[in-house]
Amino acid sequence: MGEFTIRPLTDAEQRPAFDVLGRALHFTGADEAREQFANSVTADRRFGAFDGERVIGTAGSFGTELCVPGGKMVPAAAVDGVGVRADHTRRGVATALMCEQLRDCARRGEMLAHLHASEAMIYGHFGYGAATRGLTLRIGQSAFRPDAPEGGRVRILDPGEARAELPALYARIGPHRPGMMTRPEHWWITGSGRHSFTGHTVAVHDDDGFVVYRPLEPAPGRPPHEGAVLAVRDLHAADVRALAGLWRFVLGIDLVAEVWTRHRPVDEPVGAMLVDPRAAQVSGMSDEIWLRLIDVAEALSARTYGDGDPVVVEITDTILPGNSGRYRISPEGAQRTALPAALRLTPDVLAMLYLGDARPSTLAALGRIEVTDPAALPAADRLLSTAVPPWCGTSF
Ligand SMILES: CC(=O)SCCNC(=O)CCNC(=O)[C@H](O)C(C)(C)COP(=O)(O)OP(=O)(O)OC[C@H]1O[C@@H](n2cnc3c(N)ncnc32)[C@H](O)[C@@H]1OP(=O)(O)O
Repeated sequence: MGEFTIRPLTDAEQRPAFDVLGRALHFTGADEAREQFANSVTADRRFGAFDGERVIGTAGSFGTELCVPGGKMVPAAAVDGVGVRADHTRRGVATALMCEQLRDCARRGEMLAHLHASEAMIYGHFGYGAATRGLTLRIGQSAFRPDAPEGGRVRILDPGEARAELPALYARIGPHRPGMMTRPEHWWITGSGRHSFTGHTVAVHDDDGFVVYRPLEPAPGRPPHEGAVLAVRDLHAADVRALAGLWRFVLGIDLVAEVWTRHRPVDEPVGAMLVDPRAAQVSGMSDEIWLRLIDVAEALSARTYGDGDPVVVEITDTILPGNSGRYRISPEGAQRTALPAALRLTPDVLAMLYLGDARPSTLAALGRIEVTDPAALPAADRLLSTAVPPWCGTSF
């Protein structure tokens, strides 16, 4: 590890830290756009790495609650804005920042941390695992099937109305999948939500769903109304009727050739509502949120489990060593145990299993889990599986 120190940023150090972050993310922009970028970083608990007095790296987080299997909301840290100056990378700066941040979250009593990763090679080093996935869809022209739900009334809000109505609407829709999170007030004011209201159109369905979208830049030389492509950035619905109503609205807007969207749940049903299901092309599937269990004992006992014989798993956590140990998981819950382990895993693998995205037998076959009792694998598959695939659906 090089010569640097890690500590919380003072107010005066926020600006140089944002500059480090902006450069690390190759942000280009005029001063005004740079200011907007700085304000869009939601983190309110920001650490800096310092070479002397100079900021060379930064990482932040904000407090939220995450839905775990069974529906309980648990305290979690949403990690945001990690960046290291290019002349200081691969010297352990991010490692020191992320480890200090994890210890800080543990002191705050947070059970989980989660983030959106710029690259998939980074966060496994700190015990994060890809825990939800999302589809990228391109949806072209097709009528809706006659048996698809009709949906209700959709109305477009102006930015002021959107700011006033959406936070309560999102809260009312509520978390209905493992991985969904609460959006704190400042997410809507200064975070990704703010961008949603400027340059985007916001439409609500009755009082049970909303969509945020904007047109993409037209191809060079083409007028915007010819073959317009809309990008759906945020879409939440309380039930399938509201979901159908919102898709009917967006896909029915005049002059729109295609609708693009990323990070939809892996069981997004829009294609099944169309006369031509292939009009909804899955053009990609990627990791959505990366999860880290900060308090393994609390997190394992917060979620529910399926049927299956009890299984003892052993965790080895070098960054938060208090998590290391054996845990007995059964349909009734999970507790620490002195019984021998059937499966041994690292925190990143535990994170991939925790919300129900990956199956223990799949990861064991790939060599990611050490198996001392093969009979435990089918039981672990049943215990850890969830009725619906996990999904977060919030960018930060
Ligand atoms: C939640 C978010 O904010 S996502 C945004 C993340 N930020 C970015 O992508 C901005 C551009 N990148 C950066 O600023 C930096 O390269 C960071 C933050 C990704 C990594 O910072 P570094 O200080 O170089 O990381 P550090 O030296 O601690 O590396 C830790 C380990 O991760 C590996 N690693 C780090 N970044 C990468 C990467 N991009 N690709 C592959 N491996 C990586 C290192 O090789 C090292 O592995 P080792 O322990 O086996 O030696």
